[in-house]
Amino acid sequence: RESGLPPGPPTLPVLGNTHQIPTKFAYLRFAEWCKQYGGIFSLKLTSQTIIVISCPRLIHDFMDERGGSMVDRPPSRIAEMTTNGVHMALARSGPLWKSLRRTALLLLNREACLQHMPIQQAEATQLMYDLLKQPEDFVEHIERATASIMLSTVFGVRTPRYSDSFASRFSSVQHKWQALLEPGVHLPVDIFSALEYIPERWASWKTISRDVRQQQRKLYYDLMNDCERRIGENRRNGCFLEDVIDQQGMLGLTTDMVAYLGGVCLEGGAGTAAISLQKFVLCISRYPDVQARAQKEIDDFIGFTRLPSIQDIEHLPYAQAVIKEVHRFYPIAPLAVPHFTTVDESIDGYFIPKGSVIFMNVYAVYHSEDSYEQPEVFMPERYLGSEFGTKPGADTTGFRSDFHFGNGRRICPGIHLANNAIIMNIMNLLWGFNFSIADKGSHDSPVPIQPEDFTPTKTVQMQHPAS
Ligand code: HEM
Repeated sequence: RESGLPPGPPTLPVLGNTHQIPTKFAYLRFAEWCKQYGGIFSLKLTSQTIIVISCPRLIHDFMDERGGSMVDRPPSRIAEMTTNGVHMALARSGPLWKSLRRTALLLLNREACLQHMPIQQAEATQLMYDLLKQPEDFVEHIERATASIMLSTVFGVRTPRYSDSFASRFSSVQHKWQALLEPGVHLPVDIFSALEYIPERWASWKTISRDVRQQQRKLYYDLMNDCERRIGENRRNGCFLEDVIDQQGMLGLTTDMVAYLGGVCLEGGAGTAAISLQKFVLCISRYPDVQARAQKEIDDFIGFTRLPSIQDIEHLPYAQAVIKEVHRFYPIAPLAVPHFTTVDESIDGYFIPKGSVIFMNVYAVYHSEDSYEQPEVFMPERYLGSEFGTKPGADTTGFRSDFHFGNGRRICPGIHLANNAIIMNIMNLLWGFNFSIADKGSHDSPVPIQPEDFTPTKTVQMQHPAS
């Protein structure tokens, strides 16, 4: 490790810390190192410098305030080859990313997202119906609902059944795509560029990349062409891509960029919202007192004669606190998405060289004992007396309640759409169902929740109060 870098675990020659970084649940190891080395530490992956930050003050100073030098993504040869570099979430900074980002922000703002509420409401209602009919398949029902919300708001196509063509094609290619991007699974071509020249028979990532590329492009183009056809036939339904296509020339987007912008929104929104809802179910199944209190609040305010609507959430402080606590307890992207420095920087007396990969450890921020009372307990009440849920006297400099959406100029542009989907469905589920642990545990001795033990189909059952 070069002098001047933030501290970190001792390195080995050549390897650096490579051998110490687990390929699964790396955020847990990073959280341990954060306790040992502080809110900012460094790692070496051979010659690559990695900086991990889990102090909100430093996250704010470094990632939000110096947005320009922190806006890039690390180079990814695999992403480049698979998507032609037009995948907005993985794209390097530059004119192409700027055009995509401008478009996403323009068309996914708070007001624009409210226009999509009727479809969100319809999907949330179908989710309740599906759960009532087949509660044992709740994982799939939630995945269908969020995939359908994203497919209809982005491309204007509903998927009323899980096996529907677009939903199942998306699910199939998305699993392969995520596996392809998993760190440590394939040869580190971004660190040792010579590895790229290894013949395909010894480099399976090349075959998988070609396969994903072909399926992904076909899917996103089919969805875009479908939308264009509807526009041509005067059968608009107000989806996001119609607006993108209308403004394509003005926004300077190529056809590839339009198709992939839709696809990236689908990728960004479908899985993340589904996991949030599944984790909500897991949490309230294991904390029945929380469930009862949230249900009472909803019953008192909404009653039994109508369904919840998005506006109700303002009057439901405890439900709001439950949603914040689900994000805190189980952040979906515990290390967010890495950024990449474009110039030499310094912070808190440390030197951060140009070309460093920067991770924000959302998990460590949200589970810090310095900031939270009993961080390993699911306790929505913490948000009732404190904006960020932090304990009395905690230093809240730089704190936010939405670290799970990333930061700086790369912060998730789908925040409003995602929040609407999560709020709407959580209100409905609390209004309509009771959730409980199915196979083990009791109210007196709740099953301890580990971040890695999420096996919902086996542990949760649900029941409609009226049944
Ligand atoms: C609970 C739901 C969601 C979570 C937790 C989430 C989280 C994130 C995170 C952590 C990032 C990286 C931010 C950074 O680099 O600092 C991100 C980026 C992104 N998200 Fe989301 N997201 C969610 C839903 C959505 C939805 C609904 C959409 C689309 C409508 C979306 C579209 C995107 C896009 C396009 C990017 C790339 C932004 C860029 O690189 O400039 N996300 N999201």
